[in-house]
Amino acid sequence: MAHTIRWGIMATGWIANTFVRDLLKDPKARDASDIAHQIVAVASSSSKDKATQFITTLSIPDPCTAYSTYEDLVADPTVDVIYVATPHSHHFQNVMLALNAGKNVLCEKAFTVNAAQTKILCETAREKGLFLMEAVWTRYFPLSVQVREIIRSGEIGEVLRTVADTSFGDDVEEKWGTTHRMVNPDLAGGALLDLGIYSLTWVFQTLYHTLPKDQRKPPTVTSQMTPYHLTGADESTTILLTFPTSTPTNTGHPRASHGIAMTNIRVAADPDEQGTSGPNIRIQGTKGEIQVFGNPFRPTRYRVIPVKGKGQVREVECAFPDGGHGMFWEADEVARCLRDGRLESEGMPWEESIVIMEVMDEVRRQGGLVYPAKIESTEYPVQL
Ligand SMILES: NC(=O)C1=CN([C@@H]2O[C@H](COP(=O)(O)OP(=O)(O)OC[C@H]3O[C@@H](n4cnc5c(N)ncnc54)[C@H](OP(=O)(O)O)[C@@H]3O)[C@@H](O)[C@H]2O)C=CC1
Ligand SMILES: O=C1OC[C@@H](O)[C@H](O)[C@H]1O
Repeated sequence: MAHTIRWGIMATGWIANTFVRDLLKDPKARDASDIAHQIVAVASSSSKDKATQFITTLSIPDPCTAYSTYEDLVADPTVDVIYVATPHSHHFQNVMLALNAGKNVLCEKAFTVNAAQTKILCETAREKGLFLMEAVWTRYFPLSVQVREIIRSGEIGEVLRTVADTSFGDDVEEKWGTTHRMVNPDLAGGALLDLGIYSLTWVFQTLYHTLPKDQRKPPTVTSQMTPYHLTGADESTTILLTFPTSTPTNTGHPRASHGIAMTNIRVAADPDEQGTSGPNIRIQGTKGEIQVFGNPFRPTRYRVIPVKGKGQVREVECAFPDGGHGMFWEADEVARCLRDGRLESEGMPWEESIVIMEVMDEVRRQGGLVYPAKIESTEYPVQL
């Protein structure tokens, strides 16, 4: 018997639309017959009409209630879990609203504007016994799970370097202007929080998450940021992360692994989107390398290359069942966590979300990117 969870959708923008399309796909198409999803409520802070329109356009089955406020949504007793799909600037306030109403939460990336806010959210969820997860969907792709398994199996040896690039070659002025959330500091915009987080996801998945818990140590960080001349949010950020490893060396110096996380919205990592320029992610170990192709947030295939003479190169494609975008895998994880009474997901633990937010805080400090005090605030409630 499938365990069904009932979703409430907070906001009706681009990603809410994509997420709901995936929720509506039949889980059996992806061999998930143990869980099921129902969308029972949608709220738009713009108007009830916008929420109704969203329900109609996406053909969400009855019963599904449209609300004109997020407060009404979180008060709905039929909702098990809220999906927060607002801009980064609003996540802290929106998640606090939901947790205080006793709701479980899946919140879009970047989790919050800063690490202090993330810590408060995790502490609040723990105190209230509620489930909370940062929606880093890529971690739940079968491709990501397989790559982590390959690393843990030792097939590519000790992983000492990961290079990841999440970069779009946009005409920034033309495409994003000054007010879009991508570049607007009032909405915690900029390449780092929006896209750089995926490069960091690959660095952390491969150099941190794959280690036993007691060996996971936060990295030191050196970075450079280029501000977008029209708003001051970053259009380009490059980060060098140095993770201590437990491997002894004969020089007496501790060996370190390095992550290089890049993001840029003016030059593209993969200009023709065919992988002609090579993989966007390279995971380099002492016995071989894994190369990952496609956007780092939605990878499409990987290649394992053993060191010379030590085996065959193999290539694996990632299928997207039922024409889905790939967000259903993280939704399935939420359903299983709720079914099993877990407050956090093993794939994206609170502790790791906090460490990644701390890295982004440090990168912003080094780059001089300061957001308005109102959205950096750890006070709740604050009217944004
Ligand atoms: N996982 C992924 O692949 C992706 C994740 N994202 C993440 O999802 C979140 C939302 O992004 P996206 O959907 O692209 O953004 P959109 O601008 O398309 O939608 C955001 C929605 O948030 C609501 N909202 C509430 N307050 C504000 C405000 N002050 N300004 C603007 N919108 C507001 C609005 O919905 P309403 O009027 O209905 O209340 C709006 O439609 C971000 O955290 C982003 O990083 C985005 C794209 C892809
Ligand atoms: O999370 C994301 O992934 C896809 C991108 O297009 C989008 O800007 C970003 O928010």
